[in-house]
Amino acid sequence: MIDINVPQDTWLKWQASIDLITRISHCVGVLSVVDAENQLCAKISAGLKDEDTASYEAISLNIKETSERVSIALLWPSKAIFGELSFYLIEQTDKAEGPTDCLVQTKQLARLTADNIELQLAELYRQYRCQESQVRGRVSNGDVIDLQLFIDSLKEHVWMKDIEGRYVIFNRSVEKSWGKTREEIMNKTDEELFVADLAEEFIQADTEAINKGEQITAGECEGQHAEIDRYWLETAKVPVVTDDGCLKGVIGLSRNISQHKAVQEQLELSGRVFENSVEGVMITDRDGKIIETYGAFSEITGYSREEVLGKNPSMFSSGRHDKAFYDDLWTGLLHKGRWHGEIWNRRKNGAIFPQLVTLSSMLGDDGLVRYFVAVFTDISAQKKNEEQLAHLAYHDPLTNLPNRMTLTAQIEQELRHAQYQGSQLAIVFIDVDLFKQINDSFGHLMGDEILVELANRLTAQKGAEDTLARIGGDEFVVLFPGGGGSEELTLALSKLREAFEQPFSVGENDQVRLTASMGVSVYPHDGKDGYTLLRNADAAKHRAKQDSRNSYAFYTESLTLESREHLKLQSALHMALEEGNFHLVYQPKLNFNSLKTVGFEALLRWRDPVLGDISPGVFIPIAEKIGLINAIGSWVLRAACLQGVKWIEQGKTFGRIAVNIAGQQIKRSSFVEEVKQILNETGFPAQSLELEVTESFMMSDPEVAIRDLRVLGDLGIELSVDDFGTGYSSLNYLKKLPIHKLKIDQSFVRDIPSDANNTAIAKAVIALGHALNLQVIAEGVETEEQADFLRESGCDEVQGYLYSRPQLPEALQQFLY
Ligand SMILES: Nc1nc2c(ncn2[C@@H]2O[C@H](COP(=O)(O)O[C@H]3[C@@H](O)[C@H](n4cnc5c(=O)[nH]c(N)nc54)O[C@@H]3COP(=O)(O)O)[C@@H](O)[C@H]2O)c(=O)[nH]1
Repeated sequence: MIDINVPQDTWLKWQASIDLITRISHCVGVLSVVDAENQLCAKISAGLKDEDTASYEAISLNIKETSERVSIALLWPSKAIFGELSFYLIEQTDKAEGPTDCLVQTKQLARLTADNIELQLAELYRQYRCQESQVRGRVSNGDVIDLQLFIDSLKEHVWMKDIEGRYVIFNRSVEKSWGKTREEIMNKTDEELFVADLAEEFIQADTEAINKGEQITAGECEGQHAEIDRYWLETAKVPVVTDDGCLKGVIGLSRNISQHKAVQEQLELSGRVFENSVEGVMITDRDGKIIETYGAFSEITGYSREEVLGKNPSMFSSGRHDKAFYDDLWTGLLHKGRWHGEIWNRRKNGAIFPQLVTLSSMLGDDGLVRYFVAVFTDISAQKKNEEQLAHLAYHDPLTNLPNRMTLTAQIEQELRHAQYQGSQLAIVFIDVDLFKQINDSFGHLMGDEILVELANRLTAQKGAEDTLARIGGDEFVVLFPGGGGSEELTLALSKLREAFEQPFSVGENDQVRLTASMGVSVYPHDGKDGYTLLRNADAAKHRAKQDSRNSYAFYTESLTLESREHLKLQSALHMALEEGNFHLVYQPKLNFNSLKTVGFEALLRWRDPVLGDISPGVFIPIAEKIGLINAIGSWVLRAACLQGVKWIEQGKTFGRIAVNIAGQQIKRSSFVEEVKQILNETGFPAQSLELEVTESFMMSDPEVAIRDLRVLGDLGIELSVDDFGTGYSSLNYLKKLPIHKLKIDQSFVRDIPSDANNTAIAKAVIALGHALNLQVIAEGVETEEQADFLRESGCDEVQGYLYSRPQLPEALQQFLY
């Protein structure tokens, strides 16, 4: 496009001419010019009814469907296109001339106008060139350099064709490249020099440059050279126009772009390789902005190329890696130019997945980073396979339990812990009795099903910290970290044996009952390493099998006996409630000064028909462990209330009856309701009840204690802190607790007044209680000396053998009024 301004008055003149024609010929006239994008757009229009839409497209679209059209191209003198003059005939029914006459007339007028416009364009062009040469000046004759010499010095191909398309000027490079002599090229046209297709291509490009009136870049073409196989040329073509606007020909300048082309081809090749790659490829600029993606990028990430261009790769971050990980990555990338490793990233759908990534930095000629290239593969499937393989390596495929290898590693780890902690650890070897018969009778498939069911049952019976492994056909091992006490182990063993209580289904209709023999070894007594402990547990199991099946044995014989005693106790305790083997005794609590009865503590007694009397100090902790304490505690509370009601009915005054409440009981959310219910059912007044709650429970969860005890206190029940001084009380919580009494633990009373520590503690408890506005009672008082000291120290109440042992109600008449 020639960039010469058409003055306003010239436009007006043209407008007037076009207006005139539209009136004479009853047509619409449009003068369109070529804009910067080489598109025609309307500059002048006339004869339109509605001129609002004065764009070329709007006008021509509106009228060309129905109109005859006259169009003449308007050219600059150099033959570059200036625009187009068009007239669209409007049908006139009342006119004498037919449409053909009108068209002829319009054509003549249009031609005249177009010639006139082109004359003015030529003048404008001349003026422009004149001005331009004035401004730029010209090389003086004396400075003229031989043109041929000048162009021969260039490596590029330089040539000029005249207006007929003949080569009139060209340099040596052209001759060399075309493999022709000067004479062979001079004054020849493209048709004469090249094959038809190529010549046609060259001529078309010339025409384009002429029409545009400016330099164009003609398409690349493959050159020929005697010494070089193949090379690429890019030709710039520019029309040569004299000052008065006459076209003199076309100049061409071809440069070798083989190197550029090679790079481009390389890039295209890489692109195609990347594109078809099963790996994802992402290229960012040095600021981390994504500039290209290739290959399986979208398949892997779920994002399309367009969605990520311009974004930062942090958009894929899974949040699984910490700062140190990325620091390491960047250090590798910036210092070594490469980082290779696994990264967890996030897909578009939010799922995170592992990638194996190679990151490389690409440097520019200046040695600075220009791009970062990430080539990655999705290794989710590989990871899953690895995990499955690892799982298979460490687990029994049938039951999915840890296998021997995992068990051994686990034992070693727990042993280190036990050594460090100075704690015990137990291993229980379980062997299903007569399992071979199951396989022989029902087949191995059924045998497998039973083993899976057994594995599930054993898993349900073991603790969360314990490890259950299957180490052979019908052999299982349980590792109890921290376990080792015979009592604890007995409990654990009886839980494991519960797994065998229910029969196992065999097929749809049959059932079998299984038993197992178990052997126990305990660290450190029965072995210091995993191998020895396992071997000794196995040996113990063999002994259990020999004794009788469905039995267990400890590697250390005495532990077996001890454990069996525990087991007996546990079994008997289970029966005690049902068989009515519990009863309560009551120990009076007296006012220290007046020695009048202020209440009685209800204390549980268990008399087993076979085992005899068993102390609550022994069976209460077992009841807590085997979960019987709640049922027993409810029984005690109900029995004490019933006794109180009996005394009330007998008209006896007894103060309050105090009942011991175990931590586990009160921790249940239903405890408060249960107390209310028992009071309701028995008719025992809340004001006559006292609950003794241990200090350790109150401080284990003081918030809950405050909440629950407040409800009980509000009912009128008195609350005392039992065993005070044995735990760690927070004074902050103590003052918030709705308690009435502190009970000095008998361990502090025992050596009073000889033991300076105990006397100090007793005194401190009394002072603390009084400071908190609480009553203080001393228990376990056996001697006058103890009584005197405590009384003198200000203790409010007393309880102990000195006054009365815990006794049956009938024996307590002297303490009832
Ligand atoms: N949760 C429940 N715990 C209960 C219940 N009944 C008893 N217990 C707790 O069992 C522990 C042992 O109790 P026990 O053998 O009954 O001993 C109590 C008294 O007999 C004993 N005592 C009383 N006076 C003296 C004495 O002068 N000397 C002496 N050596 N012992 C004496 O002290 C025990 C009272 O304990 P305490 O509860 O701390 O007041 C014991 O911890 C009971 O709490 C029950 O029903 N539920």
